[in-house]
Amino acid sequence: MNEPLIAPSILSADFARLGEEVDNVLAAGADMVHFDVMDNHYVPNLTIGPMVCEALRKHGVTAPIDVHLMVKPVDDLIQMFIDAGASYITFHPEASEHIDRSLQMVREAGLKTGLVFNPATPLHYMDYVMDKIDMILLMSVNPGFGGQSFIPGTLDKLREARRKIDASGRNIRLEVDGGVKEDNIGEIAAAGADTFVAGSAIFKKDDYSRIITDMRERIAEARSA
Ligand SMILES: O=C(CO)[C@@H](O)[C@H](O)COP(=O)(O)O
Ligand SMILES: [Fe+2]
Repeated sequence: MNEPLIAPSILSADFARLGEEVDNVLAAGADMVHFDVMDNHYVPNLTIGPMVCEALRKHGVTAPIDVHLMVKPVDDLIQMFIDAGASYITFHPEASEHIDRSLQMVREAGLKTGLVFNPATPLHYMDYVMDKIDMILLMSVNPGFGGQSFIPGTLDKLREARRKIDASGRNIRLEVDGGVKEDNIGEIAAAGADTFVAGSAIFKKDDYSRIITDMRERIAEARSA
């Protein structure tokens, strides 16, 4: 099993102080920055684009930036985020006309790839591209907004995705995104996730270090049970 990674979603950060917020959450022990890109077309919300990613790099952020594209189509923005300093680029397979080509664009630029599955999107989209995927991201809410409740059926889907990854024999991360809190992160880890996105659960707290440490302890307890 891969070491667990905690990826705070900056969607819930204070955008007026974004650089400082990212510095603080990384100093508090976060492993990478989850960067939600919404286009008001694929999802009913509008957020941030490649200029903000580039600005974070210029600000001095060296941690991995995990760009979650909730946009359609995807290829133009993939290229822009490659140029802007992203580390991971994940996209929703139904938003790409040519999934294999979109994955190759990311890989050929030396970045890590990922496919994102909405709660009702079947996992078979991954079947013929396992060799081109570094991460599978399961949405545990419908995409578009932070602060929603975790959809419990995601736990079974995580177990199914974990079986597929293990059966492939490849080192593919399994990330979960939406409604991840300190009181459910243990069962999410037990279901097979190794990469945990949390937005409101971290940024709505005053003490980022305490919540991240608490999450890590609960993941460790679930893994040793
Ligand atoms: O991609 C998304 C929402 O579409 C997420 O990354 C959210 O930003 C997670 O926020 P919380 O549910 O943890 O508050
Ligand atoms: Fe996200």
